[in-house]
Amino acid sequence: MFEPPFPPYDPTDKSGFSYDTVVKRWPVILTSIVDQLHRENHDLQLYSQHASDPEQQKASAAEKLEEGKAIIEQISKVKYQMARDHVMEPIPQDGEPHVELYNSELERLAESSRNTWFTAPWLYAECYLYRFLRSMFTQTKHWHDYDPFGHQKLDVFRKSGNSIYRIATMMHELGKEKSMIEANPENLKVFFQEMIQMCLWGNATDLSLLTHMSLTDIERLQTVEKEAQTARQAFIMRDDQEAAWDQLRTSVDGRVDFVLDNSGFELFTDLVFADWLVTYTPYVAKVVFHPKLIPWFVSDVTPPDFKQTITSISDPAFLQSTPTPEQQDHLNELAARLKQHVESGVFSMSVPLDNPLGGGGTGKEANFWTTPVPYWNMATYDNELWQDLRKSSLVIFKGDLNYRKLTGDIQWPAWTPFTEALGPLAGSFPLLSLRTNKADVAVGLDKEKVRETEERDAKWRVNGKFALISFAARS
Ligand SMILES: O=P(O)(O)OC[C@H]1O[C@](O)(CO)[C@@H](O)[C@@H]1O
Repeated sequence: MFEPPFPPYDPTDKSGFSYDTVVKRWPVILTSIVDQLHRENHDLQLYSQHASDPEQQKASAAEKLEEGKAIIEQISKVKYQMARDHVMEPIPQDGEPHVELYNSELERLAESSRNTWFTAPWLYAECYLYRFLRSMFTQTKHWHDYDPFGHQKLDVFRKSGNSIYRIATMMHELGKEKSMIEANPENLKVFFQEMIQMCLWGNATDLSLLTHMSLTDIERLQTVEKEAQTARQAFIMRDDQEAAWDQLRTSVDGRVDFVLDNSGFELFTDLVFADWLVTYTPYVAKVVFHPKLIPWFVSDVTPPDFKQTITSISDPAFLQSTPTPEQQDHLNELAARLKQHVESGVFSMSVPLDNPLGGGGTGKEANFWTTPVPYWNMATYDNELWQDLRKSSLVIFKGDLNYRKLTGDIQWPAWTPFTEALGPLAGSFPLLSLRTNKADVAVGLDKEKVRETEERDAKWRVNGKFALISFAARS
């Protein structure tokens, strides 16, 4: 196992972002699940009392209601224990993966008295939290397939209409220039960089950070116009787009992998980028998307989300905005193309499209992503996945959590080379990480640039306004 030379971030440092998370953000996230469950329970209560419905269904609703109440109690207990820095309990044997892995790490942390909410490494504790939540649902009869963040994900996606229509129109306009774009690799490179920008800033719409967003907030974050993008260039701390492009150009009919992050708008931008890669470049013939099998960090893509995204954009009534007839045509055109890519297998997921939450005994290809394991140990923990990714022409890691796992969420000096922070994963496959900064860890930067940025905005590591585009080649 790789041992980094510095410790991981944890909330014992009260000035760090992880302390803030445990104190403020996790309680908000837990409360939002409880509120959602109360709403569901209210409906179940009404239903179970409705005289004209079949007795058997009413009994089932009453049973579900009781289970719902029990989950609320368990979540409230976690919230209570978290606030008081209690020991984190072992995850029960719930029949889903990684129980041993999480629990043995808890035991190891106990040896150094770091098995409480405020002392455990932040990366471990946060992964544990979502796995522990999953365990509460998976052990029930009626809530097994329930995603407690499902409503939130859909709601924010619905509000992303204006940006989605703009991107659809952009893709339509691009279609008119297809032969001109294809004629010159320099043109392709420019568009590759544009796509990266769109995909990068799509990562700003993250529900685990922005739990209560207005329509205006969402639209501001999702702006795709040239001007907004140019303004954001100044906030890119490291920019390896050229190197990624040079790498991609060495493949013919290759495969690109997206290790996905958030559902909704961000996933839409990933799909658009993937569509561009297979439609416009000779380098990519296939794209594989890697989802999570359980509800994860609020808004991460699960297989049901992936399916739902494709169907939602094909449904003119879904998005909360009023497009012009042309805009609707452009989106229909794009949605049909994405659907076609999925049907023909040009786009696929690493697990079957209708994989249920939790995997239902299948989907082992996605299991690794919901462990707390830093990616430098991928070859040891999931050799099959590692071998599979080695076949890829480019693996794109989306978002902040993937970046934290790539670098182990370690307190590296920010000028540590990216490849050094990747540990033994470096060189395994060509890897591009696109991340808007929402956690303290940052590497691969120039010392002077770090000093300047620190002066410009002391919160550059965590406020989501800055971004890192980092590339590591295959060795
Ligand atoms: O969706 P992303 O970009 O992976 O971000 C996940 C977020 O959750 C966190 O892990 C904190 O809860 C942050 O690192 C980040 O803000």
